Amino acid sequence: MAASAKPPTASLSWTKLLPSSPFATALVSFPRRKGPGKAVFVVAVSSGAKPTVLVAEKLGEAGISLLKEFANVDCSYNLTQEELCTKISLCDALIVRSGTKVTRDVFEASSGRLKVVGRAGVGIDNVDLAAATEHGCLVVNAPTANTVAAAEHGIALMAAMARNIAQASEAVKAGLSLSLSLSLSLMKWKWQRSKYVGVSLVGKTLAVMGFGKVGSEVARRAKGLGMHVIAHDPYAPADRARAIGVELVSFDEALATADFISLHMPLTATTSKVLNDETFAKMKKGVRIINVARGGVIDEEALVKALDAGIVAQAALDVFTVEPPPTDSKLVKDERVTVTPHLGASTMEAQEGVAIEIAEAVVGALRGELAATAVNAPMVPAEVLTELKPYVGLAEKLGRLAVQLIAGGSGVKSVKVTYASARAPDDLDTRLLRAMITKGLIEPISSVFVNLVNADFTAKQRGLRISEERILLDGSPESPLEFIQVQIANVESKFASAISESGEVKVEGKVKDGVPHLTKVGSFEVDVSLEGSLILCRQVDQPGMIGKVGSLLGEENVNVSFMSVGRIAPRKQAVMAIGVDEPPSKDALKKIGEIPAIEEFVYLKL
Ligand SMILES: NC(=O)C1=CN([C@@H]2O[C@H](COP(=O)(O)OP(=O)(O)OC[C@H]3O[C@@H](n4cnc5c(N)ncnc54)[C@H](O)[C@@H]3O)[C@@H](O)[C@H]2O)C=CC1
Ligand SMILES: O=C(O)C(=O)COP(=O)(O)O
Repeated sequence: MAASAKPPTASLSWTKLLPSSPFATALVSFPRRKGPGKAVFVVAVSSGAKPTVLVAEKLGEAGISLLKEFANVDCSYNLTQEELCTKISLCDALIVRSGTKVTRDVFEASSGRLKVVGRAGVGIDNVDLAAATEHGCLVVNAPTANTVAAAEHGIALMAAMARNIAQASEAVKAGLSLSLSLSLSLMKWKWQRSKYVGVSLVGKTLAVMGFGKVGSEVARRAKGLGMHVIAHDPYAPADRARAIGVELVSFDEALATADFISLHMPLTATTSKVLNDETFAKMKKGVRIINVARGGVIDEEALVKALDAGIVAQAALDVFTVEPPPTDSKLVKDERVTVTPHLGASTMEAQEGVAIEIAEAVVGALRGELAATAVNAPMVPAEVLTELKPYVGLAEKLGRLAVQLIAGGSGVKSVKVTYASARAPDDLDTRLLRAMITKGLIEPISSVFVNLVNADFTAKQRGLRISEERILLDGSPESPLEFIQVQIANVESKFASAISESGEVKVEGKVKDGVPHLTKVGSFEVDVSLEGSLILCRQVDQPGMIGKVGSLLGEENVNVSFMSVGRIAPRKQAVMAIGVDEPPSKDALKKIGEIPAIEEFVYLKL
């Protein structure tokens, strides 16, 4: 974190992958900061202006301090939805726990400024991920720091429920206060030793539903208590379960055999109300339920019925469909139900860990790194990213060039990208390149910001089909790519020479000495570095053309950075590609067009 507050020693922009914001004036890339799992990305940061992070729920001090090194931190708790929507338009990042609903309205109200939502915990069911993705907003979570706390809470609830700890404690305390208020010793009425006889855990079967991080820690601890542990998780590898002596079973088998059922799956469309009238009916009579996952995985009305029917003997719940639950909640009132107010992650240690984990992820994202805990964007490891960096620039520029070559009204629908590489296909991650080509294709013709988070969504929304193809080259796979080709089918071009023999607008480029170059336009070979802007001219190949165009641009004070001519055959047609540092005036472009041998030309912004 040391360098975070200082203006970064940045190399100049090679791209931007997160949306711009009002404070963004320069684009910079940063060197890799941390070990595996952290990737160097790029984000817009101005020299001087600090981003603003809204912390909407209580976060550990260590996390706040980390955030303050890099950003202005606004800790505003208990905001109403309206207040959150009002504040968010002034914030670049938002940090929440489970108590804040980050709805579509929040993303809309941010008007594109919000770049990252940090969930200081695991469950992201309170964040509208689809809306975040559509708005190009990265969502990160802190998936590991509270695992043990949640598992310990699950075990604590199970033991407390089995031995009626909460109920007995409440009764003894009630006896005490009644005695005090009546000045009588009523303690013996509340010293109900026989009422609170519990059940033992040893030898009982515990079904862990959801054998992920928390579930497997619960299983490990339950085995230590002498329980027989089974688990149900359609996606968990059997060998991981076997390694801790847990048998993976079907959902129905878990229900039918368990004495205790502990829920540890995320709340999703498939897990919503997974315990319901029908599934309670399949359980062993007298089963005990523990829920430290999400309230929504249980149909709470069905649980009340199952308690009344004697199917469920007891339940211990940390989470509820609505939090806090309504005051008339039958479930909460039921003596057989032990409740805690969503305390699973609430240990000093876990909160400290979660706060640091999320602060690092949010700062990292704001600085341009993509955190390992990104929930709605592909994770590209740092090594891959470093290697792909020049190709990322090439990809975006080829997309920009291709779309600018299209004649107005053509409508881009189908784009084919070809990657030529000596690398085996599974050794070349093209998600980043595809996202950047999409960015290049869309940004010049719309007001939408495209980044790694929303590229695929934006393409789909615009009906843009991007297909990818690999050409496997012979030779040493030293560099990841030999060339990238972008072809747009079924369009007309404002520069006819950009149409290939097969009828598509085609541009091709490669990276030379770390710099992206355009190497082909239509069927013409060229070689021009993709910096500044570009003029493409088709002319009759004859002596003096380079000089004519060059001196014309010189007279207009336009600096030529690169020039290259590709021709079909001597004295036939040729395409001249001219890189220019400054945009030429309309007049200069008109004069180029008036040179008699020039048949067509186009000016393209990179
Ligand atoms: N009460 C609290 O304060 C806390 C609650 N949690 C909640 O605990 C849950 C689990 O967290 P982690 O273990 O960290 O997540 P995880 O992602 O490591 O594990 C979830 C597991 O559920 C499995 N799963 C998904 N669908 C399933 C289904 N239909 N049936 C059975 N298993 C299914 C997944 O394959 C995965 O193995 C989350 O909902 C999280 O929000 C986590 C921490 C604290
Ligand atoms: O991490 C989770 O999924 C939790 O449920 C913890 O929630 P909290 O951060 O304590 O509101």
